[in-house]
Amino acid sequence: MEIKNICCIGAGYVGGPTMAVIAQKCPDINVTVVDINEKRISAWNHENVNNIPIYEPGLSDIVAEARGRNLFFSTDVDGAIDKAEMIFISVNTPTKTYGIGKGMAADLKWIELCARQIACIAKDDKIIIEKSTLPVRTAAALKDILYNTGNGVKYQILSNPEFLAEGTAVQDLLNPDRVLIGGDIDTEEGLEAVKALCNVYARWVPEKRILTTNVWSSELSKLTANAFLAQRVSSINAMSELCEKTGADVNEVAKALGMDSRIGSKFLKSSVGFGGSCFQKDILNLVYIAKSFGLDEVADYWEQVIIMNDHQKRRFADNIIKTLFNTVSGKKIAVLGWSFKKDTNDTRESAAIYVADHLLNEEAEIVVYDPKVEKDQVYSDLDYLNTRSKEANRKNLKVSNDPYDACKDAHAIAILTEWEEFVEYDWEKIYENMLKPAFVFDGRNLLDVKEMLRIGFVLKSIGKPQPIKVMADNTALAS
Ligand SMILES: NC(=O)c1ccc[n+]([C@@H]2O[C@H](COP(=O)([O-])OP(=O)(O)OC[C@H]3O[C@@H](n4cnc5c(N)ncnc54)[C@H](O)[C@@H]3O)[C@@H](O)[C@H]2O)c1
Ligand SMILES: O=c1ccn([C@@H]2O[C@H](COP(=O)(O)OP(=O)(O)O[C@H]3O[C@H](CO)[C@@H](O)[C@H](O)[C@H]3O)[C@@H](O)[C@H]2O)c(=O)[nH]1
Repeated sequence: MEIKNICCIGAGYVGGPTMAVIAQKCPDINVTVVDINEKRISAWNHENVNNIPIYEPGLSDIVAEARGRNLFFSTDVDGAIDKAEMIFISVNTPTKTYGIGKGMAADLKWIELCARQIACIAKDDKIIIEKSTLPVRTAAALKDILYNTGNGVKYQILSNPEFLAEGTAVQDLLNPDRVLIGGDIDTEEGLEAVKALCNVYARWVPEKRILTTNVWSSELSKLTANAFLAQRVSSINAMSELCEKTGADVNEVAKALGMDSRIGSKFLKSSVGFGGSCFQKDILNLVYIAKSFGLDEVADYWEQVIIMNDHQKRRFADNIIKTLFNTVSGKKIAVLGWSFKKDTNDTRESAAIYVADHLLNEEAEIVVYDPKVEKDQVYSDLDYLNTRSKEANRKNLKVSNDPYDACKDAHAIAILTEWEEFVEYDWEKIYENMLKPAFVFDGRNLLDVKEMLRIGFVLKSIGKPQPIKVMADNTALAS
C-alpha cells in the first residue's frame, strides 16, 4: 500500500516533533499536523521558526527544512482526515480528574472524539495509528466506534507508541532504540497495514530495530517501559535517603551498581523527584488497570513508585524548612529551574511546582528563574493546584529573568532542574549577594561540592552525607 498523505491529530510535544521527522525523512509524503488549538497551530506556523511552540534542541532546523514543502500545520482537522490514508492520533491522555477512575485512569475523552470525527468524515479505507499512550485494549474501543457508522469504510488500527524523551526528542526520533508497531498480524489486511507503517520508518530506522507485535503487547509495552524507568528513579531516590543517614554517597552507589552490566548505568540519577507528563500518569493508569482486573498486589507494587516519588519531593522541601531554622516565613528563597528536566520548556508535573507550593504554604517568598519557561506558565502551574488564591500566588512568588537578581538577598537557593548554565554561574558573586549563612539545596547534584564549600556556601545535596563541611585538608566530609 502506497502512502501519500499522513494526517496527525494533535500538534503537541509528540505530534509536532514526530511528524517533523517523518516529513524530513519522507519528502514524497505530505504530512499534515492538525489541532483544535488555534494558538498552537499559528505558533507552529510562525514565520520565525525559533518561535515554534515547543523547545527541543534541533527541532527548529527540521521544521525549517520541511515546513511548507511536505509538512503542514493546520486547524482543518476534517480536511486532513479526509485526504490521508494514514492517521496518527497523538492527542493528550491525561489522568482523569472526575468520575469513575478519578485521579488514576487515563481520560480517553479526546481519543474518543478523534475516533468519532474520523468515523464521521472518512469516505475511504484508513489506517489509524495510536501514537498517544493508551490503556491496554483501547484499540478494541476505537474499533467499536469506527465501525458503528456502518458506512462500509474499513479501518486497520495499529499501536505505535512513542518512546521519545523530552529534551532529546529529535535525537530519539532520528535514532530510536526501537520502533514498536502492534497490529492485527493474524490477518492479511492487518499485516499489510503493519507493513505500510514499517515502510515509513524503514526510510531511516534499521529494520532490526523495527519490532512488530500484536496490538495488546504494543499497548502494554509502552506503560511497562515507563513504569520500569520511573521505578529505577524511585529506587535510587529511596537509597538516597539511606545514604544521607549512613555516610554513603548516592553517586558512588549508583556508579557501583551501574557497572554491573545486568543493571546498567542509565536512569540512576538521584534527584528531587521525577516529573513530566508521562511517568506518574502512566503508572497510575497501570495501577488502575491492574486493580480493575482484581490484581491488587500488582497494583500496590507499582503504586509504591509514585508514593516514593511524592516522598522525595516532600522531604526535599521539608529539609529546606528544617535547615532554615524551622521556618521560611518571610524568607526569600530563589528557585533555579522550573521545567521538569533540562532542555525543555515543559513544566508538567515538575517537582519544582510541588516544592514551591509547599514552601508557599510556609509563607516563604519565592523568586523563580528558568531559562526557558515563561512567567505565565509558572503562575498557571501554581494556580492549577488551587492551594491558594491567584492573587496570593502572584504576591508571594515572583518570576525573574535574571538568575543573579533572583538570588540577590536570598536566604537559600534551591536547584530544581539540571540546566547546564547553572554550573557556569559566577557563584562567588551569588554568594556575596546572599544572606548568610548562604544555603544551597542542590536537588540535582549539579554543583561542584568542594568548590561551593570553598566559596562558603552551606550545601545540601541529595543522597550525600548531611550537612557537608570542608575539612582542613580540603576534603568534604559529613559532620
Ligand atoms: N510528551 C512526551 O514526551 C510523550 C512521549 C511519549 C508519549 N506521549 C503520549 O503522547 C500523547 C500526547 O502527548 P503530548 O505531550 O504531545 O500532549 P500535548 O498536550 O502536548 O498535545 C496534545 C494535543 O492534542 C490536541 N487535541 C486534543 N484533542 C484533539 C482533537 N479532538 N482534535 C485535534 N486536536 C486535539 C490538543 O489541543 C493538544 O495540542 C499522550 O498520550 C502522551 O502520554 C507523550
Ligand atoms: O536518572 C534519572 C532520570 C530521569 N530523572 C527524572 O525523571 C523525569 C523523566 O525524565 P525522562 O524520562 O528523561 O523524560 P520524559 O520526557 O518524561 O520521558 C519519559 O516519558 C516519555 C513519555 O511517555 C517516554 O516516551 C520516554 O521514553 C520516557 O523516558 C525527569 O523529571 C527527570 O529529571 C531522574 O530524576 N533521574
